[in-house]
Amino acid sequence: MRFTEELRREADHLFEAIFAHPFVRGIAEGKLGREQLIHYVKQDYEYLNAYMRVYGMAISKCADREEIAMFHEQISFILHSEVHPHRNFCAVAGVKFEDVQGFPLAPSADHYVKHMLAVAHQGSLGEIMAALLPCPWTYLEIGRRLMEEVMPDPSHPFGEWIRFYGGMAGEATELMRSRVDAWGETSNQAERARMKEHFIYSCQLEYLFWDMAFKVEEWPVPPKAAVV
Ligand SMILES: Cc1ncc(C[n+]2csc(CCO)c2C)c(N)n1
Repeated sequence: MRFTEELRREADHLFEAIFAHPFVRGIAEGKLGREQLIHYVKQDYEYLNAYMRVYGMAISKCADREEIAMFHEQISFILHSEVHPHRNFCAVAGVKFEDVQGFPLAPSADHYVKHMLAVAHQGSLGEIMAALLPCPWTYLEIGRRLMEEVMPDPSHPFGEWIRFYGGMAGEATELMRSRVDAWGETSNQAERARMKEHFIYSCQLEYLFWDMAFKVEEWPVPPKAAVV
């Protein structure tokens, strides 16, 4: 069995919980509140900035140009393509994409970002890729499921979001999967155990990210006292 197949099986309950999450169901049913959509984009914009930084840290650990090229292409994908699903949410919410950028991270989004940065700082290239993999993989499976469930209704408000992740994220997932498989094959048991731990933790944080957006989660006490 492929190492990533083993990871996917171990995380199956987390994938299922994500598919059933009310925010994901809200995308399927075309029913999400304006505040929820705006909060998601605000948080995801900053999350993707951190994700690209982690790719940069991964590049510093690459052994050859082929590996560097993979991360370079992924950074380019985030910069130039992953703006489309964000623009879809903004259009439905009636806000400009430019107006939802530069906001501070909510607790759960910050937790996810700090997890990726900690693994990037301390871990091997294989550990970093294992921590990053749930991100394209969960979105790909969400997209594929929603393509089957609600497409091809051309009037669906989140059609662009669904088509984007149901199709485009496939390549990124397979590329990263094959790298994680190869790394797992040449690693010892302790390294594979660390990779599994990071993968599962990122799956838990993917769930938490949806939950943060659905609940419009904020810090219970803001960093600065309100001026009266
Ligand atoms: C919280 C969160 N998780 C996953 C994605 C999806 N995603 C992020 S980067 C990328 C491409 C990987 O190189 C994909 C598919 C997201 N937008 N936000």
